[in-house]
Amino acid sequence: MQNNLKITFVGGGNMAAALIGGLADKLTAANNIHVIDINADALQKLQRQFGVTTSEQIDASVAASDVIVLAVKPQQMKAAVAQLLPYIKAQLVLSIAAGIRAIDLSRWLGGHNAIVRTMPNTPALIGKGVTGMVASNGVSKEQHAAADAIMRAVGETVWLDDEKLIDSVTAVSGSGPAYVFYFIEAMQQAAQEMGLTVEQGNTLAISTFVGAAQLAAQSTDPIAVLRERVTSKGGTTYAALTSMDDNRVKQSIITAMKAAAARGQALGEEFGQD
Ligand SMILES: NC(=O)C1=CN([C@@H]2O[C@H](COP(=O)(O)OP(=O)(O)OC[C@H]3O[C@@H](n4cnc5c(N)ncnc54)[C@H](OP(=O)(O)O)[C@@H]3O)[C@@H](O)[C@H]2O)C=CC1
Ligand SMILES: O=C(O)[C@@H]1CCC=N1
Repeated sequence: MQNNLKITFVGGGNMAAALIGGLADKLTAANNIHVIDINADALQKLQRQFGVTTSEQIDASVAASDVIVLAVKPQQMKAAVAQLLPYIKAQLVLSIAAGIRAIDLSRWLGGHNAIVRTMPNTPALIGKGVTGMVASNGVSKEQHAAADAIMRAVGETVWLDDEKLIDSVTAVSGSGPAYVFYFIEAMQQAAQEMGLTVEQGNTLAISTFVGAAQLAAQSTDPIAVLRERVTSKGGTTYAALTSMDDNRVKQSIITAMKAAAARGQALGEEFGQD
């Protein structure tokens, strides 16, 4: 275990659970992690699974934390943060919410500016996450290191200089696992339509993704070269990729990701207002 950081999570849903799984009794003792959530069932599950402490309401325990992780939905953020205000001192506030800007969090927190905005993703559940992060100017060197250690406990980190790029990160890697699952679902369906069993289709589709992703990660060649190596002239892959190009699949993916980034920005505008 690296240190005795005291971390309070506000919101104990899907993403918080993924992060706590990587932190509890690894980066810090499980009983240094406190989770506040309005949902008693969610709290009970986290308590049982990870040994963290919990409460249904924001209370003075927040004041004793080194780090407060904001892990509620963007539309729930303003109300959750308002309750924190009396307990804010010098803690690092680390937000994982899509869209909500540091300037709005700071305003709701009475001008507090030790804020790190992050965008993790659900492979954090198995320690394979990747998180884009950006620090506001009140974050100390120690807090910067603590934020990095927290997110590294569940995968890789990528630091940004410009907060605006967090919406791009959201579109690439935050939402990204859903695109991959969508593609796998399409491959599974096609496998069945072409006569394979559900089990055969699942194994073939998922193993292809895992293998291709690992090959891409380990290769020094550009991804386009890896693709070309699969694509024999006049062969089957060429037929598939030509069909994809004819149907503008690549352009559709790019358009979809730009829609995700635009939604991130819109969430900030919609739920960041006073
Ligand atoms: N899911 C993902 O893949 C990713 C999500 N994120 C971000 O993470 C954040 C959380 O997402 P996710 O975990 O999926 O959402 P969840 O809905 O699973 O978790 C949020 C939890 O917070 C609870 N809650 C609501 N209001 C309060 C409050 N005032 N005080 C304490 N708890 C409260 C909710 O209760 P109730 O359900 O009763 O409302 C819920 O249990 C979002 O801002 C999202 O943008 C970032 C990256 C990836
Ligand atoms: O869909 C969402 O809004 C959140 C943010 C990134 C992934 N899930």
